[in-house]
Amino acid sequence: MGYRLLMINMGSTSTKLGVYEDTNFVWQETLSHPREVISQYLKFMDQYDYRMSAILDVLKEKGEELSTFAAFVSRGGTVQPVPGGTYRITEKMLEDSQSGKFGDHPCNIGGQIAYDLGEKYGKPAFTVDPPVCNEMWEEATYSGLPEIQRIASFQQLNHRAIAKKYCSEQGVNYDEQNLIVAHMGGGVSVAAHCQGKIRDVNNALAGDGPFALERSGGLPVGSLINLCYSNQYTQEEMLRRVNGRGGMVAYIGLVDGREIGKRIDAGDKEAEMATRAMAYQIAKEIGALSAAMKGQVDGIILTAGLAYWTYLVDLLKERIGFLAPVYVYPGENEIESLAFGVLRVLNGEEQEMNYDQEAAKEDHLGL
Ligand SMILES: Nc1ncnc2c1ncn2[C@@H]1O[C@H](COP(=O)(O)OP(=O)(O)O)[C@@H](O)[C@H]1O
Ligand SMILES: CCCC(=O)OP(=O)(O)O
Repeated sequence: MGYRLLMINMGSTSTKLGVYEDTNFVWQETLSHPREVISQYLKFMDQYDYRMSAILDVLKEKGEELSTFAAFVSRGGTVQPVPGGTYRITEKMLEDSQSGKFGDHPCNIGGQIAYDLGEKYGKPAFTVDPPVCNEMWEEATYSGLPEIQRIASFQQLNHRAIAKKYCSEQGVNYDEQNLIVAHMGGGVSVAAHCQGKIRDVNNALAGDGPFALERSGGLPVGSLINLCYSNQYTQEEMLRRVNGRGGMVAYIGLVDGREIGKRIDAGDKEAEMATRAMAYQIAKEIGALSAAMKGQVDGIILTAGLAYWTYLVDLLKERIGFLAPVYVYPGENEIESLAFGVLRVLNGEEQEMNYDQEAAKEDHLGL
């Protein structure tokens, strides 16, 4: 028997689970978490017990015996900027991901769960292409204040997987292409992939870039500072407001693209205007990156859950179609990318990355 792997992919609105045996897909399941449940928790890590028991219930239903897994694999977490690759989850990695310095996201719960299951069953826990990468152009790391550095904290795993899938389908080499990839899920990130490196991207977790289903994106700074000091919100509540309770949900109380689409079809003008505004901001971000790339854009790729939504995709195409050909890759390839990344290491085809060493080289802890 080959390597049986359990993959855990925690998104802001869902937990996706998958099992592979070697490169063979066994099953995948998506648990959509009701907004009423998720919004009870102020801190993401407070969802640990809720998400763990949801995972254990599914595994029980599927008749999975946890001791049969060769490794537990999770997307995430929000660690120090390090090169891409397959990393063993270490205590240092968990500590950094839960420090909040590099972004806060439910995938940090996934890393902790994978690690805890690994400890319990005596198996390693891994992650692949963590969300924080260190390939930004130097100019792109400037924020405008020396004490604030821009970092790339985003859906790196799916960005790379979809960009490489596109390249393989087009018969071109990822390392020779200049692409703009817009990942549009619970959060939105728009990145410049230039010859195999991600050179600029909005921080999808920290009030940067376009607004998304449940994130505020970039805000007018003066007004934001005033709101922070208005005594309306605690620091924790403000952080959750920009990442978790901002964007579409703050405007119209909805985070499900399908539901928003139905409201628009039923004539809801507020839902329509908020969607048009989100599309406007995503298009503007794509335009900004095309200037950063000096107009040398081979293709624009729209991906993740919202790329299924033709209404949104059409709004985007109307504004960005003149820049470069637009390709739509709905959904994401994260479970498979996690499995294949770990298999390359277990089969000895690729060297396992050492997070503690890479993080020490980068040393972004002073951020
Ligand atoms: N056919 C569709 N039309 C509109 N929105 C969709 C469709 N399919 C999925 N979505 C939306 O995509 C979002 C989830 O995207 P996903 O990439 O899975 O995000 P996350 O990993 O952050 O949960 C949800 O809001 C969901 O409603
Ligand atoms: C840490 C991953 C970045 C992210 O925002 O992912 P989701 O959009 O899946 O929530």
